[in-house]
Amino acid sequence: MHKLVLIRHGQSQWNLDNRFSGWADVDLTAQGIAEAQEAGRLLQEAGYSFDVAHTSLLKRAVRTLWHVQDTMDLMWIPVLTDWRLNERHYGALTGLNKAETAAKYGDDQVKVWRRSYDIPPPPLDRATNESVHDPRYATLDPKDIPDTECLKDTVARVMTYWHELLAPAIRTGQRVVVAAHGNSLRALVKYLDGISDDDIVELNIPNGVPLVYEFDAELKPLRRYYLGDAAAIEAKMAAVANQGKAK
Ligand SMILES: O=C(O)[C@@H](CO)OP(=O)(O)O
Repeated sequence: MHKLVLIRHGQSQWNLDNRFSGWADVDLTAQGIAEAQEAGRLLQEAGYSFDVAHTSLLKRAVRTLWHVQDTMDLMWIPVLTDWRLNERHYGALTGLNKAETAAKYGDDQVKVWRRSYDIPPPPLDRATNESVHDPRYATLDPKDIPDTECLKDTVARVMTYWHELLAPAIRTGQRVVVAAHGNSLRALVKYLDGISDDDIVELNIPNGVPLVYEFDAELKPLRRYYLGDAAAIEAKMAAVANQGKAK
């Protein structure tokens, strides 16, 4: 049986400040580092090991992976970084406080921007989109650098990564770990589990908790489950859902 482990990064500074992050390159908090280390500890305790790791170009995911690798004594395995695993681009909402945005536009509108499948947040002006000049995206065709993204856009790019790199590696028996983001992982989970456009709205991924997939030989998911305390994980998922409410 094939397995895949997905981990959303630990708490970032803008998760703590309740700000939309998207492609902004914010770092982990002390709690985020502790969550990443705990994810590594849980994986090791459950007997996991990895042959290869994949992460985004954003330091909150990269650093989460580093702590997982360090805790598991796996600093030596190959790591691939790719923009296609980045967080969904939050457009003109990037940097805004989520509760303040909900107070201004309403909880329902913010939920549409955060969780709908095909409605993107308002776009950044191209002229103010710093990613266009960021050296980490220099190899991209400028038309592939988004000014905003809905989940559907994120699914499209994550799927190319799944088909080109993740699925072939898993099929050949490699043990793969992916450290990424709330919405790039929602995109992957939507695809793997065949979740409908309506139902994906209610899916929230907790920070720093290993999510294990078990697949058959055709990479059809047989089971998915989080490692760790079920009540604590439920509470974390509810906290993510509530970040977009005016309070
Ligand atoms: O701000 C973001 O980029 C994401 C993940 O932290 O937030 P949300 O859960 O609101 O989609």
